[in-house]
Amino acid sequence: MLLWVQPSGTGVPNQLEASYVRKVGDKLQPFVSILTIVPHREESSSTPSTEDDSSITAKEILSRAYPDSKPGASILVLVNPHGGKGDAMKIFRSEVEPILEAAHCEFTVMKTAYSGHASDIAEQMDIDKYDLVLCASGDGIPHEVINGLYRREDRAKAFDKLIITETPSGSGNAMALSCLGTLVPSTATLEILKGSTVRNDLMAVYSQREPVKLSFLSQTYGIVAQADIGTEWMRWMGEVRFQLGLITQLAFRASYPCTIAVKYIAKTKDELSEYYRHHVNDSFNMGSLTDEGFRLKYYDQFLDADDISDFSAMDGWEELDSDACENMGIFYSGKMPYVSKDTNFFPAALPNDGSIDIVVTDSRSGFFRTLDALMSLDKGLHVWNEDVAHFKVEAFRVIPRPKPGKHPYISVDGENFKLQPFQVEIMKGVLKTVMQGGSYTETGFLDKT
Ligand SMILES: Nc1ncnc2c1ncn2[C@@H]1O[C@H](COP(=O)(O)OP(=O)(O)OP(=O)(O)O)[C@@H](O)[C@H]1O
Repeated sequence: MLLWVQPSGTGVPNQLEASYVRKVGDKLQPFVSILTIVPHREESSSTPSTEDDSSITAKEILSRAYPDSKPGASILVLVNPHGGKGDAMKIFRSEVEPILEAAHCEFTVMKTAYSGHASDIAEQMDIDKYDLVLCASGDGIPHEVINGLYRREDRAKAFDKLIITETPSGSGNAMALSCLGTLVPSTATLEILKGSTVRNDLMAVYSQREPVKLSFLSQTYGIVAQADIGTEWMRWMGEVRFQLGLITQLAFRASYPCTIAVKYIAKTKDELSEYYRHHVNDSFNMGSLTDEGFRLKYYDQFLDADDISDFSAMDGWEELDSDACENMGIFYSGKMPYVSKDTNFFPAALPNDGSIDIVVTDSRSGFFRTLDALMSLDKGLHVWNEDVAHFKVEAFRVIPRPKPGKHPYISVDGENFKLQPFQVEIMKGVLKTVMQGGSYTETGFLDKT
């Protein structure tokens, strides 16, 4: 795949220097070749004969090599040196940087020095200088960048200008998996340079006590949050810690009582498949973002509510069954389909349809039935299991009612969120990112509908 082409600089008019990537093992590596353009007799008048003609030919080839993006993009690279196993910088230097160089991108590399640094950088960065922010990290750094941009006075301009992407180098790389379809950093880099720019919805998460936080991936309360954040101390185990945490929770029939109300977009599984079929090929108008794009519809109602459990004044909202909420096992809401490797948790997710997907399980279903549903997470078939509820909403509120002495976790994009009632609503098409083929990685949801 071609990355760059230019006159060879040898003074020979028909020579071009081309950089391209080729697969070596399971990674992509850049190479350089000198091409000589041999004129066809009938085309000889249009074949370059001077250095200037060669430049025009090179430009023409480049525009065809980048049909959906800008060649030689200007990039701010943020590397989290602590990401994953602590080798994010090594991965960047060996797999990502050589491709950016070969593609003649202009890039500045910054290492994050503390938790929250990427937010500070995004809040203060010169947005005119860059086309793209590349997070050489896990999902934590894009989460911070998005929240840093949101803190800016000129947030609409910043989100309108900058593309936010991830080359997978952390322990959770849902953005790369869902948007670029790969966990190989070099392949992700190529997709970032060549893929289509797509506007993705974000979610605004807030409580009565804390300011708005933006989330691009998920919010979870109950078994999944416990299995993720509650097992941080078992990090040495690697990925197994999450599975072990999940199985332990299921075996003990852990339940997380709460009250939940939602503003439905698709309530039943039939409605959801119909909705998906209808919207899967929708195109999104990439018109300029304005401050209106960040307006929150349900924020004031929540902030001003005397009784947050009273939904009667909330037009079109419905409370979920109170028995099911009393026995809730998993509450998981998300925007992107793949939350981790082989975990196609939200197979009906769409990038910019203005909906949040929700999956809920009931702890009364029993260990084997829930485990059976979770065994098919890789193919996204769990959502069809009769013990699993699956629906789409525009907004929702969760009021945790923890059992005495218990302090369960809430996780937002994989990060701990203080235990408290919270509300989430969609922010349509606010995040500019890159997707392979212009849409999320295939989930197979249509195969079943
Ligand atoms: N220099 C630093 N020291 C400590 N923490 C940092 C530093 N730089 C970034 N961080 C924090 O690390 C968090 C996780 O980053 P990232 O997603 O890149 O890695 P990860 O391995 O996928 O992480 P995790 O699984 O712990 O969420 C970020 O949310 C950020 O707050």
